[in-house]
Amino acid sequence: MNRRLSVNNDQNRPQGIDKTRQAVEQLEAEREARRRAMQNRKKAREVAAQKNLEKGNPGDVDFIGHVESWRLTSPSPSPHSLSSALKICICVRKRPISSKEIKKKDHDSITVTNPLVTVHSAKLKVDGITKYIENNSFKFDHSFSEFEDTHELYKYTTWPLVEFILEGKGGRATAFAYGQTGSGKTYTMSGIQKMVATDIFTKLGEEEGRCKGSDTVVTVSFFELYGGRCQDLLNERCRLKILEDGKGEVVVQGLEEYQASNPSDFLTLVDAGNRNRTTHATEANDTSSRSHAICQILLRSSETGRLKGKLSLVDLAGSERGSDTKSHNRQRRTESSEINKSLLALKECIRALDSNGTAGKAHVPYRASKLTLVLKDCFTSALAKTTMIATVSPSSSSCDHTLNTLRYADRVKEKKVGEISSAARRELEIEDKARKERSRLEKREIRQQFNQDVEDDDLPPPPKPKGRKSSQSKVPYSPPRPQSGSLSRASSKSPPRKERIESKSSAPSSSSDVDLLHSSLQSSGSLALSDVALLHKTVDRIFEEEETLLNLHMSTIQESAELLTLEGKLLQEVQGKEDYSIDDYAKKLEDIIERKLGLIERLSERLKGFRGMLKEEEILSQKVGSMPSY
Ligand SMILES: Nc1ncnc2c1ncn2[C@@H]1O[C@H](COP(=O)(O)OP(=O)(O)OP(=O)(O)O)[C@@H](O)[C@H]1O
Repeated sequence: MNRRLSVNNDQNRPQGIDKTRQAVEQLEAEREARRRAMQNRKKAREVAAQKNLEKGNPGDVDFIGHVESWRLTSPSPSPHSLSSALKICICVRKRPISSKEIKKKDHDSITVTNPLVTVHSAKLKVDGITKYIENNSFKFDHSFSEFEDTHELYKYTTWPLVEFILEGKGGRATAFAYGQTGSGKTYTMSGIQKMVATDIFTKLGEEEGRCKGSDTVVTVSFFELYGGRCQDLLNERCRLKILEDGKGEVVVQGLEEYQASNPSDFLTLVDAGNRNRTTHATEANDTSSRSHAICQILLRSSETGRLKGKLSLVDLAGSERGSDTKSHNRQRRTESSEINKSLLALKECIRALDSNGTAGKAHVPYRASKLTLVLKDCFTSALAKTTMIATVSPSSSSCDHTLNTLRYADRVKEKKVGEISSAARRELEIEDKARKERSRLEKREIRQQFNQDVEDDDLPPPPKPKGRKSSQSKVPYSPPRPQSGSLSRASSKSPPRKERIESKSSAPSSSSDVDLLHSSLQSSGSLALSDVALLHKTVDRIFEEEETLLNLHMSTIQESAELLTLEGKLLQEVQGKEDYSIDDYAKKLEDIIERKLGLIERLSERLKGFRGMLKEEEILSQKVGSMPSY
């Protein structure tokens, strides 16, 4: 039996060896093929990287490859068409990639195929090695690529607004530039300002030719909202007050209007205003604008001063996410909080404007921020048109910001043309649900904000209308008073250089309030949107209180100086006389010391309260920090 078995084994062995050898050879061949394929891929990557480098694009070759393959199958852009009938026009502009971004090996991750904009976010699979891109597409009224110049953008987005105000029916037109810091808002707005200058005067010139003299006067005002302050950019950054008159008209008290008789006058004014803006260097931009700049072009009847049309060009402050502000100092944080609050309010006001006329009159929460308050007539006028230009950076490292910008712009319009996710429909549904929830929470926050603003509004009771009051719209136009050159002021009313602002806010919170707040935040543990509203409110109070504290400090110094003089005189009197009343001297000195102590006490109380508010802001911003605020 054993023998037979061994004979059988002997017969089988050569066959088994062959099979194994064949299998080994097969494996080796496959491995070799894989090795060759890998080498080919490596070579191809090197060639692609070299080509990218020659094109000035040193970014990640795999991601760039994915984006390029996606672009091969993307639809071609549709030609732009003039849409003068649009009440609200939302568009996106992509700027070219900058040399700074190229140096950082960023790659272009945005594709614009009008009217679509697609963001290609670079991702890694769970294995941590395999690279892929996630594509999110959005549709707008227009989208402009890096190859389209400002003229092209102007023609389809702002020219309809210029035409609208030139009709002379009192139309209010507004163009906003919105976007992440460094994405091209100021670049776009300054280009638009130049084109507006030329077109308005050309059109008025034509009218003049036709009608033998145009009765329209062009005036310009330019102001900024920075933090809680409103400042005239054409009048030495003079502080301005925003007031609401008896008729519910919002007036920027003290704002100067200057007449421009030709494009050159106009641009001189606008350039001066742009130079006076508040800027700071940020990661993304060496001269980041931290204020909302509002350049208003008013067409008035030269005879009656009636407002025939108003165009507001608004260069919004750079938007940043809450998380970016974490590492910032308090000033940057409070700036960002104010910016977020106003952008949130702006979105709601434009949405309300959009829904007016379609679903009845919607409530316009224009009092939720100073930005929306000063632009009230743009949201509430029956004759209003708005354009929003969302600017985006193409760099891959800005993808999250870009998505935020596009989502904001998408939500601004009530009847969205919409975001079309290329991912599964399920994702779309989830996104839609989240959007509705966000919108619900935002509306709630706006309501809360609005209610609080109404409760402790700092506006004085509406004044009784009596004759001329301010340089804004209801003022009859007064003939221009010649100034230097051909520019002249349209308003002769000069605001006081330094206005003492009386804060009507509640007394500054004590440190026990802060401790209470601290413990309640700690105990609640959860992040509520009301924290965001509370933070915004605290920041508002800080702005107001800062002003009051500075004024108080100033008056304390003045009063102390007066007391010092009084003290000196008292000493002189005493030293100069041989026969003096020591009782009288002691009484007078006591009186001086008491007044000094009173001054110090008053200042130190105010300071204590102010520091309490700062602490409050710090606690709240830590709590809110990681949450996107709008
Ligand atoms: N379409 C464009 N074409 C060429 N360069 C552009 C374009 N848009 C922006 N830039 C350049 O990008 C840089 C940043 O632009 P800009 O200052 O306009 O950004 P911003 O959005 O206004 O930033 P911030 O909010 O910080 O003020 C500038 O150097 C500008 O010249």
